[in-house]
Amino acid sequence: MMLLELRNVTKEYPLRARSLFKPRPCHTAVKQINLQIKKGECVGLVGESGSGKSTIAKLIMKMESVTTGQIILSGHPIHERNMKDLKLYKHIQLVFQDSSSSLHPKMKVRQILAEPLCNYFSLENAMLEASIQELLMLVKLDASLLNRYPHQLSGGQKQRVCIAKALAVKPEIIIFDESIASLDQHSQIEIINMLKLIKQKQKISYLFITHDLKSTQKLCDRVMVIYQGEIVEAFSSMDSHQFSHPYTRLLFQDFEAK
Ligand SMILES: Nc1ncnc2c1ncn2[C@@H]1O[C@H](COP(=O)(O)OP(=O)(O)OP(=O)(O)O)[C@@H](O)[C@H]1O
Repeated sequence: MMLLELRNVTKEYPLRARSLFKPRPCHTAVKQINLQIKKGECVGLVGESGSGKSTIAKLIMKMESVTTGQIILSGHPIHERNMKDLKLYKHIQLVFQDSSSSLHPKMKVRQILAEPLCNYFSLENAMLEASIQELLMLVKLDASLLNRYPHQLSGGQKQRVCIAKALAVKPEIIIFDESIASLDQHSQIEIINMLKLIKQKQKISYLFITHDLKSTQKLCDRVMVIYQGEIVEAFSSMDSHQFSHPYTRLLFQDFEAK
């Protein structure tokens, strides 16, 4: 059974009506999306700005409702009423690009990591501390940072805290929405290597959303290309001969030039 499956998912956003007497116009952000993720698999979703990548992340996290189609997690449609958000977030976590807005400015790193551990697992103090230490090790952060506030961390450190916070829940899938795009190239490579190790150790699945084909190369088992709201290509090796869509060829030219 697939871990996560999007079946013919379409999202239309209603636009402001121009006239009371005409039907309300819509903007189709994503159209007939089919996407599958297996346990332990990393799928890359690559596309330009406005192509619909974040909409897909929001639909999977139930931050938006689907217009048509279904999103199925381990056989259960997630947009049904009996799928509570807390239950969904136990299985799927989202790491955003903007780490500053995802970390509470008045909470120290220790509290930030303790919060999901306490919400999802009833841990005694010693176990809580051991779990925090384990998370720090996974994301390669020094324990001395536990007493710092987010504004006292670098961009890369903040992003590692966000990843640790997502891992704390022990989810089956993490969605990374342009999570490393704002970091310098060295930090990006470090985090990608780290994510690769975590994936091997924990058999976790990733949906790695990016506008940059290069960052998918090291991490992803499969890459899907989204263009103007539609998946136009899917491949598992960077063989330019197999690319059929002009946008993928353009992406690849850019990738080779770097
Ligand atoms: N709430 C909304 N109302 C109307 N249109 C929206 C809304 N959210 C997104 N859109 C539109 O849907 C399309 C897809 O947006 P989306 O944010 O998914 O793109 P993206 O690929 O993630 O872009 P970026 O890489 O710039 O974040 C865009 O044309 C956007 O303007």
